[in-house]
Amino acid sequence: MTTAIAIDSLTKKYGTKTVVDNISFSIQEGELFGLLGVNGAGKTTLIKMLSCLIKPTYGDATLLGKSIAQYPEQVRKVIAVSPQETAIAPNLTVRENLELMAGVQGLHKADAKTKADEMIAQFSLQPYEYQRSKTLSGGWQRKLSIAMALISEPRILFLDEPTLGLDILGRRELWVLIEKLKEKTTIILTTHYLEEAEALSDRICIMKNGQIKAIGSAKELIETSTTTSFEDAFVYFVMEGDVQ
Ligand SMILES: Nc1ncnc2c1ncn2[C@@H]1O[C@H](COP(=O)(O)OP(=O)(O)OP(=O)(O)O)[C@@H](O)[C@H]1O
Repeated sequence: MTTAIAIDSLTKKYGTKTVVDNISFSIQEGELFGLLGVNGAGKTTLIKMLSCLIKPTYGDATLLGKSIAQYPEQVRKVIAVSPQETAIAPNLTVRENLELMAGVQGLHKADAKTKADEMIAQFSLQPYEYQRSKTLSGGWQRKLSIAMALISEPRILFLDEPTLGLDILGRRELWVLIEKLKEKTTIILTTHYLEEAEALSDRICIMKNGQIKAIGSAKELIETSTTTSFEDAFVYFVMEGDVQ
């Protein structure tokens, strides 16, 4: 297996506060890696460093062999981020949003149209193709947002809370879609829905106060914590060391 992401002593400080604290681990190509933690654990800060939005204070990470500290431009070429807040233009139609994004990626008009056709088919967006994006339901907006992130054919995709606020049916639909992206794309998924991390992730990292509390498959984390459910395992790891 090839390493997609190798993180080495990555640290972020804001003033005297250490928000990501000397983290090291690797993610394999084709892996779906879940990042969990309570609010303020440092997940978003870690994702922002890996996607070259902010610089580390210390340490480094290589994405497909490229250092985020030395070659952020090259790293940006192989990744895409589907942020919590959707990146869609509300007054444009679904097709216009896709074609606009393809244009931003440097595709000419005809290629942009072909790419939009491809994404519309892949994400079953045909019924909404000519509908203004702001009139779509939350679930369809999320799908469009992920489709837009995939236009650049990233080898690494960061999905930040992809199903936030969706009902269970909308969430399940997105799970099926995310499952299909696995293998071809390495995915780093942050979520607060434990059942989502458990259902989708090959491995899960639980963070707290900027540090890693546990890494492993959901099954391994349940076994290590000698609990019987993933929720109990999560609680065990985030409470570990706290005075009860
Ligand atoms: N620009 C900043 N300046 C100062 N502190 C910051 C900054 N950005 C984040 N922090 C702090 O870093 C800590 C980690 O924040 P981060 O957003 O990475 O956590 P998170 O795990 O993503 O939380 P959530 O689940 O709530 O999104 C928090 O205490 C936050 O207040």
